[in-house]
Amino acid sequence: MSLTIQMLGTGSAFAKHYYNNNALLDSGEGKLLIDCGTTASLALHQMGVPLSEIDAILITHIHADHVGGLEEFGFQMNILHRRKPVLYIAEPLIHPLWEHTLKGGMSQQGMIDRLEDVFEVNVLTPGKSAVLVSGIQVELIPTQHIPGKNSYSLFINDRLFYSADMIFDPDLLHHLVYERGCQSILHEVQLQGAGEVHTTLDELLSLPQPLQERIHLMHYSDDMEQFREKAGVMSFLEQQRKYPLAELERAKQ
Ligand SMILES: Nc1ccn([C@@H]2O[C@@H]3COP(=O)(O)O[C@H]3[C@H]2O)c(=O)n1
Ligand SMILES: [Zn+2]
Ligand SMILES: [Zn+2]
Repeated sequence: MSLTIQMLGTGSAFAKHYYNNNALLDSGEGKLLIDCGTTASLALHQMGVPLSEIDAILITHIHADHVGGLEEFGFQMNILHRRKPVLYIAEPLIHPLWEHTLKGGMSQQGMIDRLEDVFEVNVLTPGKSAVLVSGIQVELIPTQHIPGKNSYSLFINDRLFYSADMIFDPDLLHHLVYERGCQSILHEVQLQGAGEVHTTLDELLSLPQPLQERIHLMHYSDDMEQFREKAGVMSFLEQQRKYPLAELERAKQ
């Protein structure tokens, strides 16, 4: 079975109409959750996917719309299912995730003192591809988001680029498509204003047409419908719709 991608949500951090921009990848042999924001468990519930069916979680960076649901996920799995969820994470994110995000809610004297006490932590090395669940191979690519904050975009199965929150990086997109065989790009977008920590629609519209044809937009604000025409050949991903990878790749033809 081929890979499918289903966004739990496609919203920006402040969106109310759309859930947090998190994704469920399903190879048919295993399920990988990309980011676990504040709205993740509600979205999964609506999608009919029990937390216990998820084989592993991968975190791109530390913002609530990407990690705010980890406390509930961790507690539910440890308390209700008696096992630690598998967590893939770049080493520089471990300390801030525990010390600055999860420790306040999850620590328990003598029982839970570290991230490893509630999650099965697997460290990923940027630039090195690894099979995270059967049929899903991921390479972390460091990309710029907030000064001083590590953030990692993803190159999946050597053909799909999944942007973390990131500022515009046209050279990376060009490199992935023309030198690494990238077929489709799921890219975050900021529809209005200056892209100080995100990539704007105007910036993506400055890319050559063959690159734009590969792009599917996500992480957008509630006024997305007003921008369909402006986005041209770039399409907006729909939250909770299941996309076979082949369908995302067909869009460019
Ligand atoms: N320097 C910053 C920091 C944060 N933000 C907003 O806060 C959100 C945090 O989650 P996000 O999805 O990265 O989007 C960020 C910006 O909307 C921002 O606009 N500028
Ligand atoms: Zn975000
Ligand atoms: Zn962010």
